[in-house]
Amino acid sequence: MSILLETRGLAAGYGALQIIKNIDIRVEHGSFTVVVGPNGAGKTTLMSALAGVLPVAAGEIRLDGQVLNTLSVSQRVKSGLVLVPEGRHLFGQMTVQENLELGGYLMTAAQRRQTMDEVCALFPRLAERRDQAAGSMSGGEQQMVAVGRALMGRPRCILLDEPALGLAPRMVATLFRILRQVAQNGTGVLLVEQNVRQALSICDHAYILEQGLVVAEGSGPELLQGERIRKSYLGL
Ligand SMILES: Nc1ncnc2c1ncn2[C@@H]1O[C@H](COP(=O)(O)OP(=O)(O)OP(=O)(O)O)[C@@H](O)[C@H]1O
Repeated sequence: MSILLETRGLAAGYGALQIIKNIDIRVEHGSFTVVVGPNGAGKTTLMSALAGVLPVAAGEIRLDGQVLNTLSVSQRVKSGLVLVPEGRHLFGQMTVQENLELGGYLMTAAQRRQTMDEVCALFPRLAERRDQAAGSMSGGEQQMVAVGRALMGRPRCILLDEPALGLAPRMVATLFRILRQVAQNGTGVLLVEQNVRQALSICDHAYILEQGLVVAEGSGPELLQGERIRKSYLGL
């Protein structure tokens, strides 16, 4: 597989406070990659730097070889890198369909219809509830709208910041299965997550982030069997 998203020596933080340091991660084309780590490890900071919400203090971010460092959030979206931030940020009074359409506002009507059909095929529940106000959907369904809306822009790579927060385990499993399908369909997926067991069980590759540094990486099964994860994250 070839590299879709890559960071080299990435550092970022808030003013003089550097939170993530010297991060090297890669998301390959068609891969479902996960970053796990405890509260405060710097997961959201990493996602914010990748999406352009926070400036890069050092290092490089590349998407398909193109350096993104100086691009704004919207320029990165146009380049194909889109973030689903923590919290759902939906327009609650608008219908599911209207929320999804917002994600494809740059497309022609015909492209938007086709992409909507593809997104609805991934999320049958959204197809059934197209005309329902987004704010009246369950937490898990709203998260699916947020992911579906990001996919409406046909990104090359989708970044997700703890989308499973507050969802029941079955809903988390459904969401992760769909993300796996998204990756198989050709959109790179980078997920930051605290559901360590579930995330590592389904991903292709994972990184462990602690105190702003990548302290381990490997396939999901490798990390699940490793001492660090078993002791510190699974309590085994
Ligand atoms: N706007 C900010 N200004 C200053 N420090 C911040 C800011 N946002 C986050 N931090 C600090 O950066 C560190 C990493 O936070 P971050 O939100 O990236 O961690 P996280 O791994 O996403 O944690 P969680 O899993 O709890 O969401 C924390 O110590 C936090 O207090």
